[in-house]
Amino acid sequence: MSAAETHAFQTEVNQLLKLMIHALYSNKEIFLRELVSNASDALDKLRFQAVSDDSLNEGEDELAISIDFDKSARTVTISDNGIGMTRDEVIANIGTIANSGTKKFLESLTGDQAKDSNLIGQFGVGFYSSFIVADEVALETRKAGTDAAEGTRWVSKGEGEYTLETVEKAAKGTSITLHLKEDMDEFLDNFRLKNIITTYSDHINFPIQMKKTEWDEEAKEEKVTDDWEKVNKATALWTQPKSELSDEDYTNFYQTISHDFNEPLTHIHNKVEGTLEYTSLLYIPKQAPFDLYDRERRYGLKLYVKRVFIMDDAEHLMPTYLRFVRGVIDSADLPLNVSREILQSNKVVDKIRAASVKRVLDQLGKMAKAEEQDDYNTFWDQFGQVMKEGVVEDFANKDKIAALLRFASTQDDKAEQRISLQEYIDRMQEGQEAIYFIVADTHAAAKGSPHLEMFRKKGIEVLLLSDRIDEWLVSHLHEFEGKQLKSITSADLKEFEDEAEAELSEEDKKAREALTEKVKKAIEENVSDVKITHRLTDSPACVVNAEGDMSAHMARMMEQLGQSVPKQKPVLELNPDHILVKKLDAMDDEGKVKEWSLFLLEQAQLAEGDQLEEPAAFIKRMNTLLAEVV
Ligand SMILES: Nc1ncnc2c1ncn2[C@@H]1O[C@H](COP(=O)(O)OP(=O)(O)OP(=O)(O)O)[C@@H](O)[C@H]1O
Repeated sequence: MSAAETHAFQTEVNQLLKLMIHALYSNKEIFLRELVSNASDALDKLRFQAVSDDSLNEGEDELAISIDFDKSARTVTISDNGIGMTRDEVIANIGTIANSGTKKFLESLTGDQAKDSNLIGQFGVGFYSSFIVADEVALETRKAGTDAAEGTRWVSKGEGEYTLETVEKAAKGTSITLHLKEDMDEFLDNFRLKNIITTYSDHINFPIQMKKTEWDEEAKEEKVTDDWEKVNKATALWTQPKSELSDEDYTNFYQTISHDFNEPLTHIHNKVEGTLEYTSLLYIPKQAPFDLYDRERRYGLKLYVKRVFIMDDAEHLMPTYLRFVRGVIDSADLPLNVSREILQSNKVVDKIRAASVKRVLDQLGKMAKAEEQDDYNTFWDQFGQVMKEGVVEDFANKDKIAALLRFASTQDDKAEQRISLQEYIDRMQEGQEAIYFIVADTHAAAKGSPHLEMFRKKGIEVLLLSDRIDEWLVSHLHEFEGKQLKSITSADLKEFEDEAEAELSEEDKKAREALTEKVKKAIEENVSDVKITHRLTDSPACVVNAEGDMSAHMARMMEQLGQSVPKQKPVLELNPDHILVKKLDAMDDEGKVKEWSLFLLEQAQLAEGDQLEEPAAFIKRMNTLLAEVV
């Protein structure tokens, strides 16, 4: 045994501990679920590694988790005979936050108790949850396959520091002793602890054992004996027939594997037999995790082979856009020593993956068609943006995913995305060939765009797109059910041009040509063309991107990402019926024509959400103009 060394916690750990103790107080029994889940992971790891190196078992056959308590010492102890940790691993895993996801989590905290409690619910709190109920925690561990003298003892009161010492530990694995806080006596009770286990950890794949109790006639109370008994079902939940599982069973299992406090939105449980043999239990969460957009996030599916845990986060089993799906896949066809490399190019894995994706999409399709839309709306609000990635990422399922998309639209002008492409098509006007949309930085900018004026007047519905990913989406989704998707800000809206043109006399056409020529000459340097518009009814002018140019919205996004975008000159479209344009038409003075034209161009750019190069010059022009009318 060596002298104890004192180490300081990372600042973030202190922060996390404080927050957790307050935020999770009302849910304090989850500490047991978290510690049992860690113990089960440690047993899984040992079983997996022992497949290729039997000596790691150290002669023990049964892998189990034990839970014990001592009323007089006021402690609860959770032990496992799993993989254990070396001293360095203890330092790396307990007391530091190595995981970048955790750091992001801490950064995303707002300081608002209510909001943060909600956030912490989506985040695996793991080992630190011990400090909700304990004012001192002692962890003893020894890595499987190492010498009995190489055990490590870690002790902390959860207040800034912990001590470490090398100890003798005969049994491999980890044992965690919680010294309960004053008001936590409820956990010094056999019945209470058993109850928590059956609630949260019944289907953990390993036996959880506790000491039997016996009625003591003399003392007139239950006495704890020295015999152990198994208190959980210890059957992998996914191997049970659906008919024997309740919604509660499914929910508890979900909470155990996902560390999510919420119920899942839905689950999909399938046993496949035939050329391939596997079981999949997939869950769609109700709430997006805080790190949904973090490329380094860890969660995903757990891969088992014949009930032996192989690996977490099996990203090969789900495409990136379905990264929010949680659950288990248990295959009978993969070798036990399967590695990530093998998974990458394995036919069995490819087939399981394709079938699992289909199941998730079909289930979403069912939810989307259900009479009650609440579940699908919840899903869409949480995961709609990542589903849009699927249109680009998963070519084989593009049409299926497109059918699941939901958009805001001029139908009701609301920001909620509730309109499907099919619904849009069903409502299309007679003779309407395309699905019209506009992309803008915000919903308000989309809804208020002058480009919508003509569409609103004609009663043609337009989809209002304002998610960051939308520009990318529509550059990959060109049609749905044979209908082209068309931006109303693109130069090419010939169908309306012809209609408007046909109504004009030759004289009118000539007069319009003269006007556009005049303006074009005046502001040649700023525009690529000037046209008479058929899009506007109330505004004097709008800008559209020249054919072949990227949209102004896309250009802005790329600039924000630090990419250099070649300067694009827009096409200026004028509304000849507007009073300001009429005035411009009547003007002869070249300097004045230039000022008015620039003014119209700049206000059209502002309406698009563009930044002006010279805002001060714009204000000056506007003031000159105002001075003329007052
Ligand atoms: N009983 C145990 N046996 C072996 N290692 C353990 C045990 N408990 C914890 N660990 C190690 O400590 C690490 C940190 O545990 P902690 O519970 O804080 O987070 P986690 O389990 O990784 O995350 P989460 O709980 O969110 O899944 C684990 O990843 C594991 O490596």
